[in-house]
Amino acid sequence: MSEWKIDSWRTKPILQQPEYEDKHHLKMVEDKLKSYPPLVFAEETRELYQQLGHVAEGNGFLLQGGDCAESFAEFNAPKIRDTFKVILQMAIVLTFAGRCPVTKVARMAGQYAKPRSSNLETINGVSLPSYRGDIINSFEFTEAARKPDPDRLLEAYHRSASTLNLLRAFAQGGLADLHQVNRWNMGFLESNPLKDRYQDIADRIQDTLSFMDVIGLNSKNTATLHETSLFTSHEALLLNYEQALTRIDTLSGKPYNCSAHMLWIGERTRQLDHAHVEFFRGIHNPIGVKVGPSMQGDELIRLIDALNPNNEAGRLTLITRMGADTLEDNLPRLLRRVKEEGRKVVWSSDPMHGNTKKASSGYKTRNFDDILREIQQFFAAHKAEGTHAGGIHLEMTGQHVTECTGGAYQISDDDLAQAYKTQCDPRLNADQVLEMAFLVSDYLRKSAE
Ligand SMILES: O=C[C@H](O)[C@H](O)COP(=O)(O)O
Ligand SMILES: C=C(OP(=O)(O)O)C(=O)O
Ligand SMILES: [Mn+2]
Repeated sequence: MSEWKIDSWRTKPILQQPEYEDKHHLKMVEDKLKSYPPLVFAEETRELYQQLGHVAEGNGFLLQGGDCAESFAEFNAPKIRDTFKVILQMAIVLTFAGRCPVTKVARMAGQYAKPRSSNLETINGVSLPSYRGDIINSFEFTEAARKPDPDRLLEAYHRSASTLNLLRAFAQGGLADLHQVNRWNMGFLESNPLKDRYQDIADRIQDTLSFMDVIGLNSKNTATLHETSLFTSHEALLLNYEQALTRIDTLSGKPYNCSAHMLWIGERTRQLDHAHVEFFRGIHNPIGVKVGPSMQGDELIRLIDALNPNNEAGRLTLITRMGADTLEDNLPRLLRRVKEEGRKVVWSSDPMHGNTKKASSGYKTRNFDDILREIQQFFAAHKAEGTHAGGIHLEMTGQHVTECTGGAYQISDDDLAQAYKTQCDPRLNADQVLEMAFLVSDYLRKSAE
């Protein structure tokens, strides 16, 4: 294999990239980004690496989630807080009811670039370049808005920095204190049919904390009760942005991508001889790769070996997105092969991207039951093959959106118009996430039996 350099990806074929008109402007932006401070530190990514290493060995569960595409328009504190809270709530349910340590990774603070199935979007006979995420162009359906603008790379950097700043404050400044578990009940929970079940867990945690307090273990002397670790992640689609934020860590002397703790390669850009695999093989963060139903066993082993040549647990998460109808035909054969070849990976389920449909009302949607069915089959396949169902990867939000159908409130195709806010894929709303958490915690507990 040829020598890796920070820009060796530029010699390879690359898909899903914007075509900027003004290359000189783009170069100036890249140079500016190179001079900016990193967003995360290498040491933090090593902590995540270690946690994922435990997950790969069967001891723990990865919860990864957030928007399909973060948006500049919806960039505000309540939105960040509510997504943070919903991730925390889900983690509490999984930890407590599933009896399993949970590693939390948000699709936040940088999830701005989108691969698309079509280069063009057509509305009422007018065709324009597709929206590719706020780091590239704007959602508005006009020719000017859809033009890729290099300055958006800088804008995305600054918004990622502010988001991360608030997430760090929430995680360490007391909002995540377990004693607050009752206060994480957001308004919407009042009418949620699962409120009592969540309340029961919250009460049992409070009881445990009171007991611990009596014996001298409290948030003043036990940091894990007061703070939490929340890591960030995004699809590293725009390699010029990712290159500019990749730095040599002074402790280890190795390159780390400091735009997020964990980065993943999407289903559309994971070709072995292409630019994304080339770039990823040289960075030392924990990384993920999406694995869809067309993946073949030999191809997967070659991909694993390119990305994790030393077979280190925690380095590589395979995020399977098979679709509930085809999972049974495709996942077991891959689990078997990877196990036979002794490769150490975290297996995580993305039950969203293989279950996207067009609703009768015209919206792009996903049904709660399909999502759940994929998760259920994911657990069943792992049980049958003797491998560890290591995580889930969800598109979700803390807001009251109506983007996915079904769930306890039985959102129908006709209800989607009420609050359909996503700029790309449909997300589970806060109620649907909580419901999902209880159902998944049952599978998790059973998978350990
Ligand atoms: O988030 C993933 C992809 O960007 C998204 O599913 C693509 O959607 P499209 O098929 O509407 O382009
Ligand atoms: C683009 C995404 O998924 P995939 O690459 O699996 O289609 C995504 O996670 O938003
Ligand atoms: Mn998506």
